[in-house]
Amino acid sequence: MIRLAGVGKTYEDGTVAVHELDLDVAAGELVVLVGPSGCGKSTTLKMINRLIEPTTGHIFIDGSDVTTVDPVHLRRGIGYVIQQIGLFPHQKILRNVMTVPLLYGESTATAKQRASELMDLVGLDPATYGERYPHELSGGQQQRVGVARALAADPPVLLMDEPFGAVDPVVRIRLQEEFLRLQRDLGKTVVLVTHDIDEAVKMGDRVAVFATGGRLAQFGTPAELLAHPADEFVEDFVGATRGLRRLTVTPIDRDHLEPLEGVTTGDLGSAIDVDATLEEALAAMLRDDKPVVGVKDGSQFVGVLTPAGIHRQLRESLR
Ligand SMILES: Nc1ncnc2c1ncn2[C@@H]1O[C@H](COP(=O)(O)OP(=O)(O)OP(=O)(O)O)[C@@H](O)[C@H]1O
Repeated sequence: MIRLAGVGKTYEDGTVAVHELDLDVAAGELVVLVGPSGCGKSTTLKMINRLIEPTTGHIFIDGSDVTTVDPVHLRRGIGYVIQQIGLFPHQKILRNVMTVPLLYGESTATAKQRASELMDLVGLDPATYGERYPHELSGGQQQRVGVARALAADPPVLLMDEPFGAVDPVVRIRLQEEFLRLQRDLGKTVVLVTHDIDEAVKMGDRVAVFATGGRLAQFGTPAELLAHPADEFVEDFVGATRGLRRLTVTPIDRDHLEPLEGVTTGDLGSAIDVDATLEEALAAMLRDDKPVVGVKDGSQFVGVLTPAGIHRQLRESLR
């Protein structure tokens, strides 16, 4: 869907922001670009919609080289969400979201209808919030409006630059979850920039870790990254707590569960689904204060997990 081939950007003052980058993003995939400040993430994102022109290489969307496409036409197929949202302060919220459909020549009635649907989609009741001005909304609500507006033209591609950066950690987690739910239905091809490795691991189907100087240090699934960091830089960046983070991305292995026989009812807490992660298994044990958690496939018990079993499965996932 999106392919970067040998893409580089050297600014006029000689700063190498991005160094010969090869990256591919499949249709419907959410790829996260993560790395320390100044490593070229935003530059990479802006090269995809040609807000910045690369100095080397080529970028293809659906097989066509973006440099051969009229930039205005190109950006119509690409939603863009930024941290500073960029809502028009003197326009009411509904009107802000209507801007895009109106721009594409929709009638006022159709644009209004579409904007209301989009507000509903991102969890804002248009009757309540549509007639407010941006400053009358919380940061998290404004960010949702930003997402609604980016989706207004129904673009197949969505670029998101620190989309949840400006809100407090609790709202941030809620927005991340809401967006993942939305993405499950919409299946957009998304490239998301963050400097937060937890956000990357949580959101990304695959994660590209950038190092200073615009070098791609590793590109893989969150589980691959956490289990097998490509080098010391990635290892440091994913951090000392990567064992804990791995719990969140490692699914239960049903072939390595322990049998239910011999477990006393008093030891057994609530059961979790076999599709859950090891983190959810551990969380259930802590919540119920029980040494064993039952694992179910539908209504059928398929085995149990103990802390030792979780440890074993985590080690197994490293192979
Ligand atoms: N217009 C410019 N002229 C010269 N250098 C620039 C320009 N824009 C960005 N840079 C430099 O290019 C490098 C990459 O910047 P970029 O904004 O892509 O990084 P980033 O990874 O998105 O950083 P952050 O997480 O801090 O936003 C930085 O060293 C930055 O100072």
